[in-house]
Amino acid sequence: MSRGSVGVIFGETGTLEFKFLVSESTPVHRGEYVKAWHESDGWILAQVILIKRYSEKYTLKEAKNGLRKDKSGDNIVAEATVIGNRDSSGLLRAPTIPFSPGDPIYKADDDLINSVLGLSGKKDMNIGLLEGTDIPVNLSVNSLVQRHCSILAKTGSGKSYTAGVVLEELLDNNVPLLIIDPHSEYASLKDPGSEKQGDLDKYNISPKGYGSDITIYTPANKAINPVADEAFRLNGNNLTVKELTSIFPESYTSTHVGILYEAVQKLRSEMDTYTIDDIIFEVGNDKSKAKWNVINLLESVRDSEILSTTPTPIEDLLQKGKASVIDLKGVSPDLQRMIVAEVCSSLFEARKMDNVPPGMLVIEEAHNFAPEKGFSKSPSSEVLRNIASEGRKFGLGMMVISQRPARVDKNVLSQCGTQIIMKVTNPNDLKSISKGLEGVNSYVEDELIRLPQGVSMLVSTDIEKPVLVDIRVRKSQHGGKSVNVLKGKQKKQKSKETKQKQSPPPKKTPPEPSQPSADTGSTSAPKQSEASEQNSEDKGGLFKKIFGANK
Ligand SMILES: Nc1ncnc2c1ncn2[C@@H]1O[C@H](COP(=O)(O)OP(=O)(O)OP(=O)(O)O)[C@@H](O)[C@H]1O
Repeated sequence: MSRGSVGVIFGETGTLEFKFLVSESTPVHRGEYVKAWHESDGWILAQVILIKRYSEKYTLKEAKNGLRKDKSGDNIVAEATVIGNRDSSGLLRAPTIPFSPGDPIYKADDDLINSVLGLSGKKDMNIGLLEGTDIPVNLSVNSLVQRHCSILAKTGSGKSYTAGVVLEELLDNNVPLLIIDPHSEYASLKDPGSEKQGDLDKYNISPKGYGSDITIYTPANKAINPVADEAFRLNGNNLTVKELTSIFPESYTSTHVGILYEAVQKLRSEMDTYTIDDIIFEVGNDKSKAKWNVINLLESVRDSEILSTTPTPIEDLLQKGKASVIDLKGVSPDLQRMIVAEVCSSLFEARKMDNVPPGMLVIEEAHNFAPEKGFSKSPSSEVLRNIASEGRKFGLGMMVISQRPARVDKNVLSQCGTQIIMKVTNPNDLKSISKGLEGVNSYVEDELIRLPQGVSMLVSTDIEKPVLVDIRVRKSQHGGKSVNVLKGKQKKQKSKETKQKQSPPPKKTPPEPSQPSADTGSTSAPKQSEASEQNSEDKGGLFKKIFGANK
């Protein structure tokens, strides 16, 4: 074998694939990039997609006779898929004449990988390193925002961690962000992260909190969501029947909708501006008994306080260099969908009128807000589909994040020019991902099942082929940490053991009514937040109906 080579091409070759015998002294790995000299096209980049090892001496007959003592002399054969090289005008080309058996194979150098795959260039955001190398993987902000982006993976594989990395890069590039956050995972962008120094050095970054650039809005209140900076309120004036019925869609029968429709029509003909109280009054004039159900539903909405005559201005939600997080913690699923539908419609209209700057809308748990037909319904489906298909023209990008790709509207997913995919094992999700992506073959599907935590597959219009990316660690704090289910138990067990060691066994007497609680050790009156939670509950359970049981 020639000096420095890792193998030699043999057997039948093509223009898009070849096999090579791997040199015993220099192992190559599955997924590794290699190069071959092509007689007419020069250096060509290829990737190892399969490696097999076999012995000519230790056959089935030998195996029947016992274990093998001498393990030398095995053949290691690799299969490589050809990626190509750049021609003089920078276009990617694959050879048109098959590779020559007998030619040597070398490990690919960083410059060749970089230029052929188009990874680093002068792009503005870095999301990590090409897996197994020190080559930075950079993306273009413009292309990511304009052509939308999806982050897909099974639960716990690192979706929100990776989304955080992308959001940090967008904030560093002053891109305005509006984040729909059903699980309170993004408030932590405010605080600097606590990753190990060695990991930070590896990616050449430092901890950073985005503090005052992040505003957390709650549609509930501070008692339910103490991390919130501001209340989020929708415009309560002149609501349509469609908007009203989208909050509890399952609870409205056609009779209810009829009653509501008549009331709203009457108000429209009489008043320029009407509120939910006017609608309740007008429904009250109806003669049928069914009106009481309608009134009950409308009162639930009114008492949730989500509607206001001084709603949150849409202009506040999308501002240069800032991120607004609508933290939906404690909000019932129906109301979440209604809020997302309203906010996204207003945002898209505001963007069309140039009332807000170009920016990015981030939708976590996208399968709930843009569901695929047949799985569920959401009043936000239509507007999200419109943003996916037309947002580019108006400078409104969308990032969709989901653990169930098969359940996300294909019309939305198929518009995403950048897809960051982590480990996926559900066969339906795998199928829907590979169906929707260009350049995805069985190698890619095999990889997706096996991806370790922290490694993503990046498929992007910016990059020639799907690549594996070792996603960089976070600059800011990650908010979606898994809960250690044994932690409390271990702590209690530990303190029990310490107590047992330190003090004599307690006498079995009933506790005094005023004893401090075991958890807080406090005898003081309930805190203000606890008091206001009690107030909320006093609202006859309606509050609970709107904001769910999560409070
Ligand atoms: N690139 C990474 N580097 C280091 N750690 C990571 C990386 N990606 C994920 N992790 C770790 O994996 C854990 C789970 O990640 P994350 O919370 O993002 O999962 P998820 O897919 O969003 O889960 P869920 O669907 O439950 O919200 C994180 O707590 C983090 O510690």
